[in-house]
Amino acid sequence: MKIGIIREEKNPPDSRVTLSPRHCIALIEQGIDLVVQPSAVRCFPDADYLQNGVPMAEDLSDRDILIGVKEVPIDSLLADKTYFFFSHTYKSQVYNQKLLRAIVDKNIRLIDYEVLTNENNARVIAFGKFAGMVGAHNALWTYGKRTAEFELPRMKDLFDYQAAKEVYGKTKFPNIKIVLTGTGRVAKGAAMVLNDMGFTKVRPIDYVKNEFDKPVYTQLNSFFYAKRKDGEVFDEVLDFYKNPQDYDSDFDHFLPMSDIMINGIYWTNTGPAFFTADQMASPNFKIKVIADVTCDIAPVSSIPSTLRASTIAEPVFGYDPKTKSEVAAFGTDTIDMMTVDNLPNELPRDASEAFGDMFIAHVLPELQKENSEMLNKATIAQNKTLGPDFEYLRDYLEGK
Ligand SMILES: NC(=O)c1ccc[n+]([C@@H]2O[C@H](COP(=O)([O-])OP(=O)(O)OC[C@H]3O[C@@H](n4cnc5c(N)ncnc54)[C@H](O)[C@@H]3O)[C@@H](O)[C@H]2O)c1
Repeated sequence: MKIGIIREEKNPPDSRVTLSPRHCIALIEQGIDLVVQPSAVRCFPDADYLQNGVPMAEDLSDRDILIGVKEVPIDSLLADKTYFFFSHTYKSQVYNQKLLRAIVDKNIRLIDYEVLTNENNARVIAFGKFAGMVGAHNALWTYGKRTAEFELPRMKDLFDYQAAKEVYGKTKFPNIKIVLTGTGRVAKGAAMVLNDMGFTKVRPIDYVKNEFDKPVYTQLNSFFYAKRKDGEVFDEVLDFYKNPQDYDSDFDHFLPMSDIMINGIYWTNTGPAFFTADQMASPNFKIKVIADVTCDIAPVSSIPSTLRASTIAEPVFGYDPKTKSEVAAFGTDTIDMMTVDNLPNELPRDASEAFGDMFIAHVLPELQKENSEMLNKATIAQNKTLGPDFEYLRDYLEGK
């Protein structure tokens, strides 16, 4: 097995990598044949690999397995190889149809991290925690810039999360109230950052009823933001996940006292939005900053003002609830929207270290097997056709 770590070539550039120098050293010590392609944008400079004896090569044509993070440009795809990356094809994403076509035509085996799951159907490689961490940081960065009550550096400009924690220790956050939605990876990452910032977590009921003389947040699971349309008691979360169309939003309790909302749920297209655009224009709506990590784009979205995804370079846009349209960021009567859709890339060192740990723990042992059920289930393309579990992409592949 000859492994190649490829350079990220997608634009805007992603500085994450699947295996850090630390991981490469460990694998080479185990006798694994591994080569890294040089990169000018990777968060670990080439020198960090070379100084540790990790071989680098521009030409990876002698490798069997090529490992990257984001989509590989079609012209860079090497025929007859096995590739691992986030291809963003399994939901028939229009913008990557040609990429999947090229993968099939070039006889590539494509294994996509997003569909790599264990026997309990849980994903084995995911970046949600880092998206939540950066999402929470950016929410506070936005609030600080808007109010000038405190200042934070951008996460992307800090060396790593440890450096961010040092900044939090020196920052005095005002007595604001934050509502965080979700209980999964994103929400856990966001909660961790809020805790490190010194926010106190309070129960939803206390958050709604009480005033606090310190910064607080509350974290909502679906029971707190949704209710059954038929008026029956909502007591079965799996029913909500399966039949979201039978539920309405129950989020309005949190509108009059929240300064910031951080959205970290997974949202299905038929689920209720938290609030309507009309509600956002009402005097009852006090939220000033929305960090929508979930980031589904309106009108098919859980937040009606997520008009578009923003970028790491320009992370915030303003939303005027009166005109329901985009305006300049950091205004006084408008709402600031932080809708970056590649948040983990602002924390590339930490995200890459975690990525490599997950890859080595869960994927490498599968690669060493003769025939891996996990890898077979995540194979989107192979032998010039679709993988058995991805036949549903046939029309998409054929461009129909
Ligand atoms: N903006 C970014 O850069 C970025 C990066 C990573 C993930 N995301 C997005 O964040 C969202 C959450 O990701 P995650 O990794 O935390 O997911 P997760 O599966 O770990 O957690 C999702 C949570 O959403 C809630 N939920 C509500 N309805 C649900 C349903 N029908 N099915 C499952 N969960 C439901 C639950 O609280 C659950 O714990 C996803 O939409 C993901 O695409 C965004």
